[in-house]
Amino acid sequence: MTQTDPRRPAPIPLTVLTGFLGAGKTTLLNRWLADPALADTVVIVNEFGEIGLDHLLIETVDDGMILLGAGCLCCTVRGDLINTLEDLLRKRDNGRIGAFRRVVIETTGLADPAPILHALIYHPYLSLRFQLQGVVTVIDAVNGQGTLDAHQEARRQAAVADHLVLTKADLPDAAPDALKARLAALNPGASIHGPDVPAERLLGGLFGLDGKGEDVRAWLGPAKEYDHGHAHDHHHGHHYHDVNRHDAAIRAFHLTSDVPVPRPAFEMFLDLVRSAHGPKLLRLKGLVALADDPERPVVVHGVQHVVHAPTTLPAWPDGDRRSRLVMIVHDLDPDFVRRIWDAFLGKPAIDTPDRAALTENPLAIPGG
Ligand SMILES: Nc1nc2c(ncn2[C@@H]2O[C@H](COP(=O)(O)OP(=O)(O)OP(=O)(O)O)[C@@H](O)[C@H]2O)c(=O)[nH]1
Repeated sequence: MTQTDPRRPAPIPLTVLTGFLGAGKTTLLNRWLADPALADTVVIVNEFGEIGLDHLLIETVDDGMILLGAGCLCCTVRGDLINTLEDLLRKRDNGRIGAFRRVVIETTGLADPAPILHALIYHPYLSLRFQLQGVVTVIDAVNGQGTLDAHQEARRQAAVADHLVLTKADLPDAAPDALKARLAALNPGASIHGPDVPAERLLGGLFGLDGKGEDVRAWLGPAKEYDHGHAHDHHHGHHYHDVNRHDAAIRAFHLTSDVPVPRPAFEMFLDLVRSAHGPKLLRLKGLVALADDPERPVVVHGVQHVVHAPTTLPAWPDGDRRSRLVMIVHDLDPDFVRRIWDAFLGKPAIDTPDRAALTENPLAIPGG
């Protein structure tokens, strides 16, 4: 791709970290950031949702981190991400930031990776300055099969990977063996690892199409032009529009509370949405003040029907002490979830069942 030219700086290694919502990308990234092999790395995190929480949950928040605004990578690749990468190079070249050695882009879980990879391969300037080393795709051994069935973005993320990292095999519902067989068929060229794989085994190399399926060649071939995130295939006049855009049924919203939340109410709320609406609850992330320990917020993660064991932070990460829950749902009305939240918090609203009615007969919940 790039000829060595003594007047031109060596290309900067870049890794794309992808994987469906909640698969474990940030967890892997946090582990990488503690590894000396990752020193001087700029991490670009793309969040989907009205308000982000990832920047509060990634441990090394400093100048090395750039957070794109809400909106997703595949839709903003011509805007945000390209600008961000160009801006990064400008700042580096004029010495406003240190000479970082590597860039890692964590895509949103909903991103089709093709547009960003396409830009990194074909953009006239970025392809000179960055060297796409590889795509690391994280797949969750509990939800992986269902997610591959239901979401084309997830299949594409797996198909373009150089490395597949299988997480959550430690959980009781995990089915890693069948998943591995499916992944090997979907992408015979990728190596499959566990979550504790050392960073240096995943980084390095050079992105290529060898061993990947024919459709990956078609997605990433040069005859595509991405315009506002939507690819148009000039050979066939076929518009990617529909497949490349997020399903309109996917919505992100947030719930907040200014007052600490009683622990039992919070637990019942989580249990109710999880058990009644699991597959529709693509992602839940929360930073919550519980009434019995409001100085130490809990971080809670939900991924479909799995609610992970919450962790307690020693203190609030910043001055904002509101409890915040970010949710990404599929085919579920945010107002319906908001009404349940309000009911559990004891905020009465017209036409809303009270908490007792909800918990005593959860099957009677309307809507959803
Ligand atoms: N038991 C278990 N939990 C895991 C593992 N990997 C990740 N998790 C948990 O899964 C939840 C989601 O992990 P994240 O790393 O935030 O997932 P993500 O892919 O960054 O999520 P999004 O950015 O929302 O798409 C967290 O509660 C993690 O602690 C694993 O290997 N085992």
